[in-house]
Amino acid sequence: MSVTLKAKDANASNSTGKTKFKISDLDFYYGDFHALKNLNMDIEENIVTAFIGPSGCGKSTFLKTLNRMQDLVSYAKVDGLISLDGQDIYQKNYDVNELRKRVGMVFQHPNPFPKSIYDNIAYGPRTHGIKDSAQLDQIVEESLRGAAIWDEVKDKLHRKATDISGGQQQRICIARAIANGPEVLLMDEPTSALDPISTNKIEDLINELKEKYTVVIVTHNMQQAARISDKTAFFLNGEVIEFDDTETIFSTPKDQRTNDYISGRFG
Ligand SMILES: Nc1ncnc2c1ncn2[C@@H]1O[C@H](COP(=O)(O)OP(=O)(O)OP(=O)(O)O)[C@@H](O)[C@H]1O
Repeated sequence: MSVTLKAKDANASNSTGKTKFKISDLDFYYGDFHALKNLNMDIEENIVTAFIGPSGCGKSTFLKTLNRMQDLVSYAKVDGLISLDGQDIYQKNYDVNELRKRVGMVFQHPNPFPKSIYDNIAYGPRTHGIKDSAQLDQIVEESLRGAAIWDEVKDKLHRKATDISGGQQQRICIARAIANGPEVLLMDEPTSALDPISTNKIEDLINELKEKYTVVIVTHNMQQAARISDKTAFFLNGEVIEFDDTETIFSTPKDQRTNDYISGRFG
């Protein structure tokens, strides 16, 4: 397979140059299985960072360490340091609910609650104590606008969120994440279950989202990584083999293994 990739225009980046997440000497274990090996990475604010690599190389595991989703896995163990705006997110007494509010997540398969579109978006703000209906109305509208789906659903806010198309459901899930006022959006293959038109819409949206949010995305689609990300990390067997500007990764990678992967020689 030969892949022609056009990396995005580097000037389109609105990087502040500030580090949002700093990852130092990170190891991650599922029981005895060493899933992430000595990862070091700075994830910059307000850009899109993509994780690519063959199946099972640790991309999702790493993504989930960034908002402590793995806390739910009893036999998982994390060593090393992950700091968000300079604060160790694994330190004792770190408020995990606050972390998940700041670091939202969108999954591979759209997973709206079996509730109305309105209630899906208002859910987070309500659980964080917002009760005023005018304020909730405003958050719902702003979040749906932020996820580029307001015009499509404004007349059916009380319809079940599961009764709309998959692409629309995924944008509802993005709006639901936005409603919590996050600083970072983690996206785990957010378009892999979607048709090309919906995928296009989500990609355009991601380009807009980075104006306000730091976006980290796992994708199997290398063209997608090249189109939408500013930086790309290539993972293999739990290690980061290469992490650089997306343009460099796809045009002049330094490691032969990265070159082999992006040119379709394995994975
Ligand atoms: N809950 C778990 N318990 C035990 N092992 C797991 C668990 N989740 C993932 N793994 C293993 O950890 C390794 C990394 O998995 P991970 O899902 O992070 O890879 P990935 O690169 O995201 O893969 P894919 O692209 O297929 O989603 C794999 O070998 C996987 O089988």
